[in-house]
Amino acid sequence: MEKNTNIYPIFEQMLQRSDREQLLRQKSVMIWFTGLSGSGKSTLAIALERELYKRGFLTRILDGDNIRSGINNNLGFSEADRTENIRRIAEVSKLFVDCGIVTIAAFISPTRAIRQMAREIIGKDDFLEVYVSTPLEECEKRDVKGLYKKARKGEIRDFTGISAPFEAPLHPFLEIDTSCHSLEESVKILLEAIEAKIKFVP
Ligand SMILES: Nc1ncnc2c1ncn2[C@@H]1O[C@H](COP(=O)(O)OS(=O)(=O)O)[C@@H](OP(=O)(O)O)[C@H]1O
Ligand SMILES: Nc1ncnc2c1ncn2[C@@H]1O[C@H](COP(=O)(O)OP(=O)(O)O)[C@@H](O)[C@H]1O
Repeated sequence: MEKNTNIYPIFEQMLQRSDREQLLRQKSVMIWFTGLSGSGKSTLAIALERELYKRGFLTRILDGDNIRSGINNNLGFSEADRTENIRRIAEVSKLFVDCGIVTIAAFISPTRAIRQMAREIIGKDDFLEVYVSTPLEECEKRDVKGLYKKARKGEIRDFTGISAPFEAPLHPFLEIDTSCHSLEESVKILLEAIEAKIKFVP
């Protein structure tokens, strides 16, 4: 697609992220879960959001259900489509972070290049990569949606971990293996790790 060069954003008079953070009395950040299907990304995101809500934080989760059925409903699972999926998600997330909202994304985001793109769009200081490192064997045993079974039978192409790659992050902000930690433990680890990042300092 050709780039439109006749666009002149007006930023000077607009309220800043810091104004909105002050209003909300919180600091915004991007918590980016990555991991295999069934590793526990959505479960962790939901539990973390509930705990943050209890503590008075404004949050927003972006995950497959609200993105792949809406803004990205024209995308599949080829490498190019996954890249476009994550690019749009990162752009949308950036808007949420700029609103002062603690933003939580739960996507496989399978390659280092894809996550690097997201990091660059969102900004490296705001991007907290959480690797949900639950082993493939455990994810496959859980097979929450029956997709691994189908992928093994060859009924789903390009399935992450089976017939498409997953590259583990080299230096994640945090790594959680949900086959070793209960949900409660995992949320506690997450809360402790992000506490200082989201605390408003007047
Ligand atoms: N081929 C293939 N590979 C992987 N996953 C597949 C595939 N086809 C459908 N699904 C379902 O789509 C969910 C992953 O979507 P994502 O947007 O997170 O994927 S990606 O980041 O673009 O790689 C994933 O959901 P989660 O289980 O929540 O991860 C699957 O349920
Ligand atoms: N400690 C744990 N943390 C998170 N999920 C767990 C844990 N133990 C078991 N599970 C189960 O694993 C499954 C993870 O599924 P889901 O959160 O949808 O993963 P993903 O979003 O990565 O595909 C859920 O059925 C959840 O109940």
